[in-house]
Amino acid sequence: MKKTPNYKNQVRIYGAGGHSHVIKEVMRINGYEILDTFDDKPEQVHHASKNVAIGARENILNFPHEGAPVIIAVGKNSERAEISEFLNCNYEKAIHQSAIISPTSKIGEGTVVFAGAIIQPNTVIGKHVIINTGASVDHDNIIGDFAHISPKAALCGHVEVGEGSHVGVGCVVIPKVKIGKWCTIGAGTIVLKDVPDYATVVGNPGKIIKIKKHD
Ligand SMILES: CC(=O)SCCNC(=O)CCNC(=O)[C@H](O)C(C)(C)COP(=O)(O)OP(=O)(O)OC[C@H]1O[C@@H](n2cnc3c(N)ncnc32)[C@H](O)[C@@H]1OP(=O)(O)O
Repeated sequence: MKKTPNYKNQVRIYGAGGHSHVIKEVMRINGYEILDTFDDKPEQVHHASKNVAIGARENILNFPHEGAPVIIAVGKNSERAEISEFLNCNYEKAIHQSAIISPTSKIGEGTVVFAGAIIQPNTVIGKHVIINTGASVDHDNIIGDFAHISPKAALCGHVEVGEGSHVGVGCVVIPKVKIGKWCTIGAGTIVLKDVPDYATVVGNPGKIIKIKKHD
């Protein structure tokens, strides 16, 4: 679907939890008007969210797929992936003005990069990824779609993170390590070796505690 020029600097936010408030703040700083906020799960809506409309999950035919671009503002990686399957919208990115992003890096549609994050040269970041507050993603990284690099995580050069994987707050990943898809790397983990798909790794040095497909 082609983006129409009518929606310049306008965005819609899909998700009304705490994560969506961070995204909205980035977009407002960047001069965007938030036209609508949607959520499928009223019980999870943040107390500060106002005027939240019902999402597309139970309302697929009536949902306004066409219109201003959308950011899927849901923290759970598997839910962002699922929502992107049933939405037929254009997507916007949210890049905080304090993020330092190499001009030779690439960032996919729907991805958000929060305050103080750093993305170094020749790194490729997929679609609907979260590069959270103060995360450091160094040169020649490949970050898969729907991944989440949490606050203050540090990925060295030539690191790969597979689709849907979550690298927890404050993790360290040494150079050339490959983390598979839909992995969970616990808070503060030091990753010294490659991680297979669907693994949960915790500790220093990081050890696998389970291998399980996400729900
Ligand atoms: C802005 C934001 O908020 S962004 C959000 C970022 N969020 C995060 O970084 C959270 C990351 N989550 C974690 O670290 C969690 O502890 C998880 C996901 C690893 C827990 O995974 P689970 O499979 O549920 O593990 P569970 O809680 O059952 O713990 C299993 C064992 O691992 C240990 N463990 C769990 N997490 C960690 C960790 N981060 N480091 C070391 N050990 C850990 C537990 O103590 C437990 O040990 P035991 O068997 O000796 O008692």
